[in-house]
Amino acid sequence: MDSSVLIGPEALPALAELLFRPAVTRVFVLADGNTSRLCLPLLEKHLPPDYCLIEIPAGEEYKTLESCTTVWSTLTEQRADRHAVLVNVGGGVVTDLGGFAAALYKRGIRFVQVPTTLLAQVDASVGGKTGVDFQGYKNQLGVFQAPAAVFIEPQFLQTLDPRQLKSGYAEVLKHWLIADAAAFDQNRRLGWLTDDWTDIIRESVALKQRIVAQDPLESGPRKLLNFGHTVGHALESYLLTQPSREALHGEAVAAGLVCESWLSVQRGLLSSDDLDRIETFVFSVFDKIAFVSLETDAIAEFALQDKKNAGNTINCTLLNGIGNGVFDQPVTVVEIAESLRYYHRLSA
Ligand SMILES: NC(=O)c1ccc[n+]([C@@H]2O[C@H](COP(=O)([O-])OP(=O)(O)OC[C@H]3O[C@@H](n4cnc5c(N)ncnc54)[C@H](O)[C@@H]3O)[C@@H](O)[C@H]2O)c1
Ligand SMILES: O=C(O)C(=O)C[C@@H](O)[C@H](O)[C@H](O)COP(=O)(O)O
Ligand SMILES: [Zn+2]
Repeated sequence: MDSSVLIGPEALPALAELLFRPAVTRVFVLADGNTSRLCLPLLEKHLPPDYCLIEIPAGEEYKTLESCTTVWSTLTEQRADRHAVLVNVGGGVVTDLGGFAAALYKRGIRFVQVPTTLLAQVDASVGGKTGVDFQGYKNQLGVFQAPAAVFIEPQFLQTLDPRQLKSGYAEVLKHWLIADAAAFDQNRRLGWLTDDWTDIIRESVALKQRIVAQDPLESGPRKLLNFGHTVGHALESYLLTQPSREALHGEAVAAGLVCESWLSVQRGLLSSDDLDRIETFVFSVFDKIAFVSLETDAIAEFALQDKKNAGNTINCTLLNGIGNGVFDQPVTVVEIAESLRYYHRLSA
C-alpha cells in the first residue's frame, strides 16, 4: 500500500514528469469548486494542456456515490482507457472519492493524490484508504488502493481557512498521541500555529507510513490510526443528519480524542494527569462541539457501524499512556455514551 510521497518544491515538477510520460494516454483532474478556483492556478503549468477537468461540489455531503457517477460519466464520455491517470486535487473528500472512483473505473486506473488541505497532506492522501459515505455512515463503501504517488505542496495551505487548518491539526495530534510522546509534549508547549507546516507534514506522513507499512489492510496495528474515530465518526455522522450542525472531520476527531482518552482512564491505561494534558491541548485549539446530553445515546449508536467492530463488539483504539496506542479494546455503546456525557460536562 506504500506509494512514493514527495513533499515540498520538488513535488509538482515530479508530478509533471509522471503525467508527461508517453504511456499516459490522457490526464483527468478531479477538483471541487474551491480547489479548481484556488489550487489549479498553481498546478496548471505542471499539467498537460489537454487535461480534462472534472468538478464536484465542495463538502462532506458530496462524498457520495452520486459524485462518483459524475467522475465515471466523464471518464466514459471521454473514452478514458486504462492508461489514463486521475489527478485528485483537493482535501480528503476529493482524495478519498477520487481514489475510490479510479479504483473502480474499468477495474482500476492509476490515480495520484495532490492534497491541498492540511488534513489531506498529513493523513488522507497517504495509506491507500479510499471511499465514500453511504446511508449516513462515514466511508461505508471503499477499497484499499494505493495511489501511484502522492505530491504534497505545502504552499496550497496559504488559501486554506484557519478552521480547516485546525481540522487537519487534529490528525497530527492523533499521530503524536498514538506514537510520539516527545512530539506531543514539545508541541503542547509551543502551541499549534506555525508559518511553515512542512516539517509537521513530513513527520506526520513518515509516522503514518511506518504504521501502514506494518499492516496495510488494517487487520492489526493500522487500527491505531483510528484513535479518536470510534467516537469521532459517530459524532460526525450524527451531526451530518442535523441541519446546520455539521462538524468538520478533524473537529469531530478532536472530540473523539478526548472521549477515547477518558475511556483509556476508565480502563486504568492512562493517568488522569495525562488526560488533563490532552484536554488542555485539545481545547487550546478546538472549541467544544455542542450537543445536549439527551443526544448522547443516539450519537453512540453510530459506533455500532464502526469498521473495527467484530460482531457485537465495538473495538476501540485507546491509549496505554501518551504516545502508546493500543488497539482492539472492547467498549460498550453505553461506555461510548458515558464518554460523550463526560465531554459534554467539561467546561472548555
Ligand atoms: N483516507 C484517509 O486515510 C483519510 C484520513 C483522514 C480523513 N479522511 C477523510 O477526509 C475528509 C476530510 O478532508 P478535509 O478536511 O480535507 O475536507 P475537504 O476535502 O472537505 O476540504 C475542506 C474544505 O477546504 C477546501 N479546500 C481544499 N483545499 C483548499 C485550499 N488549498 N485552499 C482553500 N480551500 C481549500 C475544500 O474545497 C473544502 O471546502 C473526510 O471525508 C475524512 O473522512 C480520509
Ligand atoms: O488511515 C487510516 O487507517 C485511518 O484510520 C486514518 C483516519 O484518520 C481516517 O479518517 C480514515 O478515513 C478512517 O477510516 P475508517 O476505516 O474508520 O472509515
Ligand atoms: Zn481521520
